[in-house]
Amino acid sequence: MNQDQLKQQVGNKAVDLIHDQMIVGLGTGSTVKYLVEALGEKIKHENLTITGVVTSKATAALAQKCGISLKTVDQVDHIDLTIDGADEISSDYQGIKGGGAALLFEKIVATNSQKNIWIVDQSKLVDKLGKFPLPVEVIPYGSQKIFERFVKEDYQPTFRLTSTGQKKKTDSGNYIIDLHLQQIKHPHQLALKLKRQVGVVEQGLFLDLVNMIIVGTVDGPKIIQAR
Ligand SMILES: O=C(CO)[C@H](O)[C@H](O)COP(=O)(O)O
Repeated sequence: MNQDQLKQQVGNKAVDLIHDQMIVGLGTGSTVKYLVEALGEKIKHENLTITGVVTSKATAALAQKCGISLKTVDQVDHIDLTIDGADEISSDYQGIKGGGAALLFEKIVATNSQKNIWIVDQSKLVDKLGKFPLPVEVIPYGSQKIFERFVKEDYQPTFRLTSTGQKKKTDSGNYIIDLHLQQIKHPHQLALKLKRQVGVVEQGLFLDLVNMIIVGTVDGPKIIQAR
């Protein structure tokens, strides 16, 4: 099975957790794409009433195409569960997200959810976080100053670029600085330190958040109860 098939496997599996009348947070990325497509089919075949709360313009466009009704996080009084992908998950179930530049809305939706489920192929499971570059979303004004501070801290920063070499803009019009840290020894301390910088909007450490992880493996989906 290739990586894409494993992503499809967990996307299809996660749909079983969604029932009639639920309000569901929908993450962003190539794994969530399979979930959204499968959810659209389920809604049609079972005639369900489901409300989606999306985390990016890309997921909004796909969900609408699949016939899923959408509301914003501010238009709902609760979110039953949010299903999202992840870039790295450590052995103590902390995560890095934001590879798709949607970390800000993903974190807003996740922290307003009663339950959080991550769907990943097995390549995302690691011992310690940090091989995957840690995304930090910053407002454009003063971003070069933040970048220079990150250089001094030896965080090995790079601005995320588009295919045409421009600084990538998030859905909120911000930039992403990726930190090439290799290993994050104290994620909670780092998260606080990054968040304290003026101009940093959000950072990609998703700590103490996930309740269940569905991992795609050659033997079928494996469920991990994280907390
Ligand atoms: O955090 C994310 C987007 O900001 C994604 O969930 C993460 O990058 C995983 O994506 P994929 O399912 O494509 O591997």
